[in-house]
Amino acid sequence: MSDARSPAETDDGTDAGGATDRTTGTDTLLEVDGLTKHFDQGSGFLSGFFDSEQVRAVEDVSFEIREGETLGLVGESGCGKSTLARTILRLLNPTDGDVYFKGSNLAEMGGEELRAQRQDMQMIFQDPQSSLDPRMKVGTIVEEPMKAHGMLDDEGREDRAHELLEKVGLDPQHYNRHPHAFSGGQRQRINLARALSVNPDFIVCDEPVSALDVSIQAQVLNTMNALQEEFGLTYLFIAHDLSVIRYISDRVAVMYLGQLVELAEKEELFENPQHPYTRALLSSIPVPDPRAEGTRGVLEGDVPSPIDPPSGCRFRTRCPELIRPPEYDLTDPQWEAVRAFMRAVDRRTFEPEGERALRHRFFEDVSLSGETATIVDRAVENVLSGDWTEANRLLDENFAQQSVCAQEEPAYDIEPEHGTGAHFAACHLHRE
Ligand SMILES: Nc1ncnc2c1ncn2[C@@H]1O[C@H](COP(=O)(O)OP(=O)(O)OP(=O)(O)O)[C@@H](O)[C@H]1O
Repeated sequence: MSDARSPAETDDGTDAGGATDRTTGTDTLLEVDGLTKHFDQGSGFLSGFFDSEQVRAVEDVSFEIREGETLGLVGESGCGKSTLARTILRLLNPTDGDVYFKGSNLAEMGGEELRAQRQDMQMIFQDPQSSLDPRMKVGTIVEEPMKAHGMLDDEGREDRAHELLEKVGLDPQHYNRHPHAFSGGQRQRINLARALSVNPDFIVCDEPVSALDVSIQAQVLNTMNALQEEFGLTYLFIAHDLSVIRYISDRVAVMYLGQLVELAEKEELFENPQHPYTRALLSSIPVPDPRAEGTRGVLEGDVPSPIDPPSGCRFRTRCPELIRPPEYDLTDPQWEAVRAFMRAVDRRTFEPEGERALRHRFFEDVSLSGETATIVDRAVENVLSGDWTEANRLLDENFAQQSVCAQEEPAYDIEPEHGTGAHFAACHLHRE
């Protein structure tokens, strides 16, 4: 979905009002504190004899969700959004950290207590097809969670299922149909009715509209907004599509390689992004104004492995704004040139066609001296002799590793330009 065709505009005329218009409570419903989830990844038959590798899918994540708000969670595929959501709900056991829901620590709850608490916390998933049992009738699907939590008698559950089908925009007469008779959007509405059946306060929505057509997305999002208002729901809404996030969220959290890199109120995040990763993500939305082109960073390179994430700021290996190491006395243009060379060597994005061409390509406008020149000269020699690995190691060790970005984990509170809410950015550009 492009920004130009936001859900508000593509809807069939029944705009339920964007999240901005909603009055949001200020009480905390959920508090996530230092939440961490690592997965063991066995490496072959010897894994039983050695410590297996750990996939560090979620690392030290902290934030709050207020009653009645929608917190959007965005980030590239594989950055840990689903793992974070499942760990919050204790569908996965956390490796470390706490999750307070209405003041009680879910991370410490066991068996029956957790099961009872789950009634208040529901989840809907991306693929409405696979999350609905094709053999069950819609009515039974909606009634199932009520049954599991011992809510109402048979008649009461049936009445409630009819009522909820209507609330989510389906025909209550469809109570006896099977899921295959419904479209993708309708199936997601069945999921909504099922989640709502146990009267939850909190719903985690994991990419709930990603599999739907744009026009259908808009309608489902509008229904979700209307249901939120009617039932006083709080949403954690996961999506990789920024225009969906922009439409539905009150505040937005941006995740990269298992960590939160930025969190702010929606307008502040979209109008005043302070993390280079957020800026790069935003630049991937088509911009109607061509003058805006080139003013934001472009996302280059692959996401590193969560088995061995970069030290300090995890985004630093792709960051166009890596901070210069203090021990080198470099001007902005000099550091810019060295940084561009480092990134190109790391990604092997050029053909080494001789020293002259290489220097012309990266260092035409700057002359280097002292230790910087010595290191760069050695790296150039290595590239020309085909030893990219050694060139990369030299540059990484002497420049990247010496940057504050590699040495300290960033976490800064910033004065917002829009609104009064807190603005968190995990980027050392904001250090004093
Ligand atoms: N059970 C598991 N065992 C090992 N690694 C896992 C497991 N589940 C997830 N991971 C890894 O954890 C990381 C985070 O995955 P996760 O599915 O949470 O990301 P995501 O942001 O939700 O991605 P997507 O949008 O593609 O669903 C990935 O590297 C993934 O491969």
